[in-house]
Amino acid sequence: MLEVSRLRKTFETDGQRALGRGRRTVNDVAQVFAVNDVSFTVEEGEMFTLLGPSGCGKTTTLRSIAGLETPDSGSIALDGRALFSRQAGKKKGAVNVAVNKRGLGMVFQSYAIWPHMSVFDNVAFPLRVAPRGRRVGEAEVKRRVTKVLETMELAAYADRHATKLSGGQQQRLALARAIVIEPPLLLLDEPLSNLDAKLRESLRYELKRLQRELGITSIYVTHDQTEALALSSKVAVMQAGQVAQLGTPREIYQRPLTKFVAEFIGTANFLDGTVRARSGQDFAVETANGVLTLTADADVTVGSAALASIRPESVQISVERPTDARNVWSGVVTTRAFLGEAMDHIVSVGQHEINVRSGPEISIEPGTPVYIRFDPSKLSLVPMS
Ligand SMILES: Nc1ncnc2c1ncn2[C@@H]1O[C@H](COP(=O)(O)OP(=O)(O)OP(=O)(O)O)[C@@H](O)[C@H]1O
Repeated sequence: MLEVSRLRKTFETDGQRALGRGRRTVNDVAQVFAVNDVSFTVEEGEMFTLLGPSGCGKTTTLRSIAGLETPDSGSIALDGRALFSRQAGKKKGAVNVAVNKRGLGMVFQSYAIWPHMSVFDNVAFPLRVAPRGRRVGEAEVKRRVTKVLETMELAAYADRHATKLSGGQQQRLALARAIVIEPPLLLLDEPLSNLDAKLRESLRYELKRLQRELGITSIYVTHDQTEALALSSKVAVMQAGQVAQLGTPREIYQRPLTKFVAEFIGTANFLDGTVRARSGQDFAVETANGVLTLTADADVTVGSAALASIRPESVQISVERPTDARNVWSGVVTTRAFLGEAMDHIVSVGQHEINVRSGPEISIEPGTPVYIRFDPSKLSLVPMS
C-alpha cells in the first residue's frame, strides 16, 4: 500500500565553535543525516509504528510522507502512485506531490483544533475546504461529521466550543478531524504525548479499537516502547536515521537483532561470550559461567564475540536444581522487589547480575543460593558491537 524506498534527508545546521580560549568563534556548517537510507512497506489496514529515541529521524520520515519535508532522494508511493521520487543528485524527473494533494490524514503532537469553532465545525472544516474535485454537499458533510462524532463518542458535544473540551476529548476531536476525510493513510506523530499517563493509556486502547474497526492504514510515531508494542501490527525501530529492525511487536521484543534494539525495548539481561559451535540456527556460546545453548536467527559466526540476551521474565528461578540441566547457572539472590503483579529478584552469578521476573508467589530471601535457567528458545543472540 505505502512503499518508502531508500529515503534520505539531510539538514544543514550551523553553530558557533569557539577557537582557542573561547575568544574567537567560527561558523560551522554541519550536515545532519536525519534519515539515512530508510525503506519499508506498510500493508493495507496495518498500524505501522516508527519507534526510536529522540533525534533518530522518525518525525522527519513521517513529515516526508506527509509532504511537509522534501527528502534529498528516494521514493514514496501510495497505492502505486508516486507521492515523491527523486534520484540522488538529479532534479530531472523528480516527483513531489503537494501536501494538500496527497489527501492524507494527520494528527500531530500539538493538535491544532480551531478554538473559535464548535466541535461540529472543527470536524466539518476539512470537508468544507477540500479541493474542488473532492468537495461534498452540506447534507453529506452533516452525515459524515455526525457519524465520525458518534464513533469518537463526541456526539453529545457537537455544539460545544472546541476549547471547552477536556484534553482527552480535544485529542479525540483532532482524530475525528483527521479521519472524516476517509484518508487512505493516517499519519500520527506522538498524538498522545500531551496527555497524563492514565488518559494516555485509555486513549491508546481506544485508538487501537478504532483503527481496527475502521481498518485505517496508519503510521504512528512514538518514542514510547510500551505504546508501540501495545498498538502496532508492525514496528520499525529507528536508530541514527536508519531502521535498526523491522518486525512484529513480538519479534522485536523476543528476538532483538542488535544490542541497541534489545536495550531500547525494555530491560534485558546480556550475557557476553564467544560462539563455539553453530548448526543452522542452533548455537553454543561459551560464557564465563559455562556454555549456553540456544536457537536463534542470528548472523554471528563461530569464533566471534557475541551477546546472548534474555528478558527477565524468561529466566526461571528455583531453590531446587531444575530437572532439565541445560542452561542452568547457580548463584545467590542479592535483591528482591515486590511489584504487585510480579516479583523481581537479582541473582549474582560470577560477574553477572541477572534480573529475574516471576509471579508474585515466588519470593526468595536475599542471600539464598538459587538456580536460574535460561529457556533456550527465549535467548537471542546479537553481535557484540
Ligand atoms: N529543520 C531542521 N533543521 C536541522 N536539523 C533538523 C531539523 N529537523 C530535524 N533535524 C535533525 O534531524 C535529526 C532527526 O530529527 P527528527 O525530528 O526526525 O527525530 P525524531 O526521532 O522525530 O526526534 P523527536 O522524538 O525528538 O521528535 C535530529 O538530529 C534533528 O536535530
